[in-house]
This record gives sequence, C-alpha cells and structure tokens, in this order.
Amino acid sequence: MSTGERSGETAISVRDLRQAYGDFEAVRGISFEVAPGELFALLGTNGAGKTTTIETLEGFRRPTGGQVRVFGVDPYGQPAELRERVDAVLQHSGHFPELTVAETVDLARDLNSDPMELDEVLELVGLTDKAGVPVRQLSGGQKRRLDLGTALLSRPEVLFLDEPTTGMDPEARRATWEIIAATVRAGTAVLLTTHYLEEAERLADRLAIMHRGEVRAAGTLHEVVADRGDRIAFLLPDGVRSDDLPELPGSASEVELNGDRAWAVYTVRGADTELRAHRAVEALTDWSKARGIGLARLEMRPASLEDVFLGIADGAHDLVAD
Ligand SMILES: Nc1ncnc2c1ncn2[C@@H]1O[C@H](COP(=O)(O)OP(=O)(O)OP(=O)(O)O)[C@@H](O)[C@H]1O
Repeated sequence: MSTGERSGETAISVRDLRQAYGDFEAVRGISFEVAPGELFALLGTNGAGKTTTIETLEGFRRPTGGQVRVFGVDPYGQPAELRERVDAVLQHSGHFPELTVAETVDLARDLNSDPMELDEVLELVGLTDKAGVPVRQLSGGQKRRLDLGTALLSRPEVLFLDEPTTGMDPEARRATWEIIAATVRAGTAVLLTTHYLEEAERLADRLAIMHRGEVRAAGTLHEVVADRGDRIAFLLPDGVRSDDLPELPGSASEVELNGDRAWAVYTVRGADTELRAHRAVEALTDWSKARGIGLARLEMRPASLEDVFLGIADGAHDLVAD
C-alpha cells in the first residue's frame, strides 16, 4: 500500500487548467482528479492537449491559468519532495543509444534511493534476454518496454504514461497492460494517454475525452457510453430516403455512409434506454412489414467508446484554424 493510499489524499488534482503557447490556448480550462490506486485515461483527438496537460503535471510547464497539484504540491520545476514519488513514460525517451539495456536500467537505478533490482526490472518488462544489447538495436516496442521499466523501478506513487504502448505488437501490449494494472493495484495513481481505445476500456477506472483543449466527455466507461445512448442500425433499404424513415419517440435518426453502403441509424437516449430501444425496434419492424421491405443487417447495441469518441471527433480533421 502506498503512502498516498494510507492517508486517503488526492494524488493528482487539475483545476480549470489553461495552457497557452503564445497566443494559442492548447488547454482551455480542464479539471479532473486521480486518487491513489486509480487509473485515469486522458483520450482525445490529435492536438487535443493531452501531452501539454501531462507535461504541466510533470512540472515542465507553469500553467497559464488554473492550478495543478501532485500530492498537494505544485509540481512546477519538479521540487525535490515529488522527485522520488513521481515517474513517467514520455512520448520520446531520452536513453543513450550506445548504452546496453542493463547499463540503462542501472543508470536509472543510481538516481533512486531504493530501486528494484536490475534482474527484477528486466523480468518485469520482458527484456532479460536483451540485457547486453545496445539500446539503439532495440525495436520501437522494446524501447517502450525499457521506458516503462526505468519508470517503474522507483516504485512511483504517481505514474504518468504518455502513449506507453505505441509501437508494441498485440502480445507485448497485453503484457504491458498486465504490468500497468498490477502497478495500479499496488496503489499507484496512473494518468495515461492513449490512442488505443481498447487500452482505456481495459485499464481505466475513469476517463476523459478531450477535443481542442476541452474535456468533452468524462466519467467511468459506463457513464460515458450510457450518455451516448443505444444504437439501432440497418441498411437503408433500396428506394427509401432519409425523409421516409419513421419518427420514433425519444430517438433521433440519421443516415450514415460507410463505404458505398448507407445505414439508417437511430440513437435512443435517456431513462429506460434499453426498454425504449426494444420498443423502437418493434415499431421499425411493424413499419417495414407494412411496406413489405426488409431491415437488412438490423442491429441494436449500446454505444461503444469508439462511438462516443467518433461523435466528439466528428469534424476534428477539418482544416480549420482555431
Ligand atoms: N511547444 C509548442 N509550441 C506551440 N504549440 C504547441 C507546442 N506543443 C504543442 N503545441 C500545440 O498545442 C496543441 C496541443 O498539443 P498536445 O501535444 O498537447 O496534444 P495531444 O493531445 O497530446 O496530441 P497527440 O494526440 O497528437 O499527441 C496542438 O495544437 C499543438 O500543435
């Protein structure tokens, strides 16, 4: 159990954070907290402000507005009282390419007062057989595992993970998820950014989706997808236009193009979503029978994290200057 868990304090606190680069405001008033033994995932479109937020929490940047705290301490400038309690896997690691894996781990161990043993670190991240290999000869995924090993060897109470599994094959990614989950179970507060939605689904206790510097959705996975509602979809029958689709109480309809197929999509939101979605399917079936048309590929399912993300990202790739 970590010190933080014992005292019940908040590990990471972000309140109305604003961060600007010159005239451009990259982070526009975001707030969240992470407790010891909790993993919070920060998701978002490219350029949403995730790395800027993590860099601010790591003490590389002073907020232009709002406040960030790590165990109640302002992290700007990486004060000594936080150095032994906090570690990170950044997007770009700073290892020396000519040093071997073992030398790299030992170098990181030298900077800590009570680090894990070398063998323990190598085994933890599956690099035992690469101990004598220079870092420059590692694959991208192996370098990420080395990054994780050098971050974990100090047994940090707060861990920042900025896209930690990028470049890993599916097996290495799953192994890394196990390591991260075990670290959280041991009491570490983890702030994770990732573009792999499955990673957040597997690991996150709570999450936030950012877009253009703002949090657009936040909560547990269940809360975030429940907000989006249930989805009913079927292939738009030949000869049926979007205007011909029946109106169903409590649901919104639209036509989605996927490749060369057009889909009729209904979204059912609010209280008793499951029951109302079921009634909507019955009404659609009656409507299609009355017209003698089929509802090919009819599906009804709760929204996924991907649906929520894509709903937020819609238009995110327009070349619009902020
Ligand atoms: N040093 C900098 N100077 C000026 N603008 C910057 C700087 N760093 C980031 N930005 C801009 O701030 C915005 C947020 O960038 P940031 O790297 O925080 O986003 P991100 O959510 O981590 O993106 P990605 O998912 O693509 O890694 C982007 O528009 C980016 O171009």
